[in-house]
Amino acid sequence: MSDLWRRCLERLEGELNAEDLHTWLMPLQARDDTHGLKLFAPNPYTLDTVRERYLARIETVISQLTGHDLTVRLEVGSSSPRVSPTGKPAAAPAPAKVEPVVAEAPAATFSHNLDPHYTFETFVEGKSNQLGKAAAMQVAMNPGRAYNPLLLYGGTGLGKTHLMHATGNLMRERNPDFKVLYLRSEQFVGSMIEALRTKSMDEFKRRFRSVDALLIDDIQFFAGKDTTQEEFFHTFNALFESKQQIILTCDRYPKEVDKLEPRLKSRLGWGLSVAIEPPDFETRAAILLSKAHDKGVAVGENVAMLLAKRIRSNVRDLEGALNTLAARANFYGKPITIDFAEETLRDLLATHAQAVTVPNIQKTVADYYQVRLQDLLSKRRVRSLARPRQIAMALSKELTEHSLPEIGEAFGGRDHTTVLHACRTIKKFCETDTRMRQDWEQLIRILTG
Ligand SMILES: Nc1ncnc2c1ncn2[C@@H]1O[C@H](COP(=O)(O)OP(=O)(O)OP(=O)(O)O)[C@@H](O)[C@H]1O
Repeated sequence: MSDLWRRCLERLEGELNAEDLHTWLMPLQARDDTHGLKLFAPNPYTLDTVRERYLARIETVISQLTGHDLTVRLEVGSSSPRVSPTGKPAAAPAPAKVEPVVAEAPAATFSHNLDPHYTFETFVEGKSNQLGKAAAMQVAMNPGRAYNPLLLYGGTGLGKTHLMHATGNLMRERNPDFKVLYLRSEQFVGSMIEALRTKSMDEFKRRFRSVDALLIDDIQFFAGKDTTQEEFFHTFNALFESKQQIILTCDRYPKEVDKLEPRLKSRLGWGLSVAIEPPDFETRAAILLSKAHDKGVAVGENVAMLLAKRIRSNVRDLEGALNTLAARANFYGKPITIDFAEETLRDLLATHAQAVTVPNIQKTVADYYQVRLQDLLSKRRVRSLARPRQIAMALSKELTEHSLPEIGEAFGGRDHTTVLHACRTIKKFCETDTRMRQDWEQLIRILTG
């Protein structure tokens, strides 16, 4: 094995989880060359993933280990280093100048991969995620029996992964022998490709079917990957039939994911699918306060409310803002006051505010419903225009600081009572009509994402 690569792997072992290391880095073969290190990936998919996710880190580690800025090059293939003693390519087989590494993927070991910080205790409940949390707890109490599969779906950064880990953690807390396997779907795909390459599909199947609960995150990633879907379908059936729990997340309702096989979509509907919606203002503020408390950061309610009001996109962004504030406050030794927060996050808050102007809302809604902007702002009352217009008005009230008369003015000089009526109508609709609620949430995501 290239000594350099071995030392690099040893270093990365301490940073990456075992699953990632085994899936992406162990299958690489390495060869030192005159310019640095050459890594050979078994297939283009592994190559892309390594390049995207790990290359920068590998380069840093290699520079630290050697004290030079060495280039790390990636290629698909294997390191059969037919090099002559001069280092030039040789026509005939010759002794390798640098011994190649042939890192066969080791037999996969069982690893829970659960993040111990993601628990139900650290999950803040609100209207947007109440149902998801209740279902997840039910599943943790009665794995394989309450809802199988449990599918949590919704936009990015809304807590699906958190809930999934919380479920796994609670299962393990109630029964430490319970085998819970958590994987992102790319890891499932990567493991499968690796198993195909090393002709160890039996081991792959055994591994996934021997768990008590299989948790797979972001299954929209399976779209268009037919072999993966086929394999996942069989894994699903095997687990389902023997009442092993399956928990999945998806960034949208799976029926809406293109290029997902119909039979798989139908299986996903056998259990319970729950939407995780973007949290409302109060929940956002409560999440912030809870995160601040967990991190030991002193943040007052007024600051939490400022961030919750201005950052609506998702919880991850909210948490990112809190982390920035905490780091700056720590660096300058200052308390986190409203002024400090406004000043520190000026650019970030401006970015979030930028998208949300009334003209932007009008254009986004017109595009979404495929109506012309001038028709949306006109006096025409046909239903195909009236409803989108009301939504655009209600969104303007929800997402901007403008008053009702100002919004009325921006919609072709309408009275403020018309805007008020629109807000009430849309609110009522959202409570009773799933389609309308989905449109509403989707538009908020587009505008604030
Ligand atoms: N209700 C909540 N209470 C506490 N923390 C939350 C809540 N919702 C989200 N978070 C936090 O927000 C961050 C992002 O959540 P998570 O990774 O679970 O999102 P996700 O929905 O899985 O997104 P993606 O689809 O992009 O993977 C995490 O740190 C999580 O702890």
